[in-house]
Amino acid sequence: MASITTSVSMDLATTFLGLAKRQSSPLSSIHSSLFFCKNRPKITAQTRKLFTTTTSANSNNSRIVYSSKQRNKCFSRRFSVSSATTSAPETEGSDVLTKIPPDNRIPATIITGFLGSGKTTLLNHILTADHGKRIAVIENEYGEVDIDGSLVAAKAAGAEDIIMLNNGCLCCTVRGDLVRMIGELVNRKKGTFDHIVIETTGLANPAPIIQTFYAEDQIFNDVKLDGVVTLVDAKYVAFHLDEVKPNGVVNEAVEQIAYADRIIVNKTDLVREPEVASVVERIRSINRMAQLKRTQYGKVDLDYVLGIGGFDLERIDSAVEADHSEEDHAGHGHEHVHHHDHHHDHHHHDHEHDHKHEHHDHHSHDHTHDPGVSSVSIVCEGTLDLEKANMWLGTLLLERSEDIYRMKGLLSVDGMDERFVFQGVHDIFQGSPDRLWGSDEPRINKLVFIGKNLDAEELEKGFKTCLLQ
Ligand SMILES: Nc1nc2c(ncn2[C@@H]2O[C@H](COP(=O)(O)OP(=O)(O)OP(=O)(O)O)[C@@H](O)[C@H]2O)c(=O)[nH]1
Repeated sequence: MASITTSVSMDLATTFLGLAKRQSSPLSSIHSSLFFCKNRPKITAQTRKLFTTTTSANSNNSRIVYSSKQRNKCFSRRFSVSSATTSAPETEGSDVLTKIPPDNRIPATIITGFLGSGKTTLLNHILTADHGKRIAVIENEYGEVDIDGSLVAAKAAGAEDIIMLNNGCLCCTVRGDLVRMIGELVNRKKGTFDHIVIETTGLANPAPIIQTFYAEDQIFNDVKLDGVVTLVDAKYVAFHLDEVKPNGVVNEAVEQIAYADRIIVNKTDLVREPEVASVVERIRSINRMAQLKRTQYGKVDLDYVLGIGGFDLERIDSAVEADHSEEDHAGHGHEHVHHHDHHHDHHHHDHEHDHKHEHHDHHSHDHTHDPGVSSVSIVCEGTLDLEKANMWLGTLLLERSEDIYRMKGLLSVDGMDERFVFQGVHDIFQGSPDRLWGSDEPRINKLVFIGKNLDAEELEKGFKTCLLQ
């Protein structure tokens, strides 16, 4: 039995490293600068869009109406009914669109999605595409070690305006940091970028992040939330949606889908069509309003993710609320697909939205992440014995791949002049040689594991046995 395990493990690990050698990482082939792109197009005011319905919303759907001068008034409206016709001033016989001052605030896009769903891949696609926008990036990594920072194209290209938030999750501990960073971007660099893209951690509940854009004067006056883009891993999303959470703990995968303006069902190459169809149906049972596209490696038209034109908080609140109430009613883990009628059952009663306001605030301050999910970082100097590392990783993944949601690392491998970069999502890996180690650069290994019931000591001990003595 032991020998079978060993050989399978070796195969697995060899596949991993073999893959790494055969195909260079898409990330490593990206060279262009993310922050400044040429041919900047004129940014047109988005105000008009505040008065149009999205393609998936019906004509009764309410919109948030605001302008920078109306900030307080409009903020208080976010949980009340404000349909285009009733909320706009002096509607009779006039073109209401001309009455609203242009909204010149900087648009911000939140990219979210469960661990490993392809957020960084999409980000790199955005940053390297020819859209003419100059984009500032705020990247939030769950864990103490900055791996994504090493992977994002711009960093490699020497751009300096990727801001890392590594000391916690945006939706919990570092919301203040987000506010401060956006403030700094706006104050110090205004005019040097046209769009902000924020990549959340894979475990973020987007609700409080979204709320920040409305609740913080400092942000609201200068920055508008353009939209929430949620990446969905076609292969694993069902698994995460089904996860039973302890009482009071949100299922982030559900939340991320519920809060999306745009959903990207990514990694369709890893599943067959009927599975994709079932994933789409499942997503639709949570959020029937977001536009949805299927793709691979985050390849979507940039118009689909940038310039969405406003975030409809009221719509999203309803989607989540409907989902929660259904769970409460039906119990967790009970397989069911209901089609919530999100289009029609909300936004028509002020008192209902007041209630949602309470729910939302409470939710954002008191929620906890699933206590069983944690992040383990390993940082240590040394050089890996390739064979031992293969064996260790192979065995680990054979035994624990279901629990290990994400794994990322920068390794120093014996006989390799380059840094070896790898990523894993459950049992799927990707790795490749990265840039050369500097001549006097310390060869430091960095690994982050995110998953369930991780034993930090055991992982570290296992990893260290792979180092050359
Ligand atoms: N097969 C396949 N792999 C993909 C696709 N999109 C992304 N990947 C790979 O999946 C892995 C994870 O992608 P990332 O973009 O880092 O995912 P992420 O959501 O940023 O991950 P976290 O930051 O850990 O939450 C990488 O190895 C990607 O190259 C896809 O469409 N198909």
